[in-house]
Amino acid sequence: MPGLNGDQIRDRLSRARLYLCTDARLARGDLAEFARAALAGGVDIIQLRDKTGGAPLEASQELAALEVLAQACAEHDALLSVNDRADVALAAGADVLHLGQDDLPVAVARRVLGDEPVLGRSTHSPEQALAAAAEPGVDYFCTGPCWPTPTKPGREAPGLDLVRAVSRSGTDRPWFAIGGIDLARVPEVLAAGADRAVVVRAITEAEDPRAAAAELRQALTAPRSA
Ligand SMILES: Cc1ncc(COP(=O)(O)OP(=O)(O)O)c(N)n1
Ligand SMILES: Cc1nc(C(=O)O)sc1CCOP(=O)(O)O
Ligand SMILES: [Mg+2]
Repeated sequence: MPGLNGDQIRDRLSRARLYLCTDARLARGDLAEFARAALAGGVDIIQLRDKTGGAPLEASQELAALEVLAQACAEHDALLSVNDRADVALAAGADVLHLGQDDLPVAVARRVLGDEPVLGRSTHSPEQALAAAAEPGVDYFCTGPCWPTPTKPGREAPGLDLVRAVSRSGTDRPWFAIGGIDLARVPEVLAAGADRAVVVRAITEAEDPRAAAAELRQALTAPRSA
């Protein structure tokens, strides 16, 4: 199955609203079913982010999980994202590599991946966000955590002030709010100026992942009152 080219990936990124990070669901053994449900509900980008075992997944497990996600993404015209590892992103033919402040430098990741996959950056302060908005080779960035979250323990939350600051900056680079976001909080996130969000528990812990994704997407794309 031929992959998307860089223009096609960037076009989909520009239209993306809902980004899901999921673990490999090894204990439940339902990754394929879960991913198809979340994507059918309206997730635009799905990232394999498995930090559940206290150690990274074995490479073979990570690639196997990414194959499952790649198939589900292809069926739903969604983007496949890899966390942290440029070599794994290359091996999996991923559309997206996400890098945090302590991960590979963007220029190094670009050397491994070339120009086609998109690169994202995590940011936790206005300074980091503005730097990511201007950094060559970065296609999107995330700002957070909006609220303290058990999914990223120990990460201090800059809160919605950071979202407001990025919104005021008027950057034209796509950016997502992240951290502690659920359906009830989407209106506050939108009011702060974001129109894209990344979630983990709001879908991974939902009884009905398809419904959870559909509600989040609808809330993120609902017309806003002036
Ligand atoms: C889409 C997205 N946004 C933020 C993160 C967090 O990245 P990072 O700060 O490197 O932390 P880890 O996820 O690697 O623990 C992400 N993974 N994806
Ligand atoms: C993986 C991650 N990165 C963050 C950041 O601020 O960069 S917050 C976060 C966890 C988000 O999980 P949940 O939706 O369950 O709160
Ligand atoms: Mg990281």
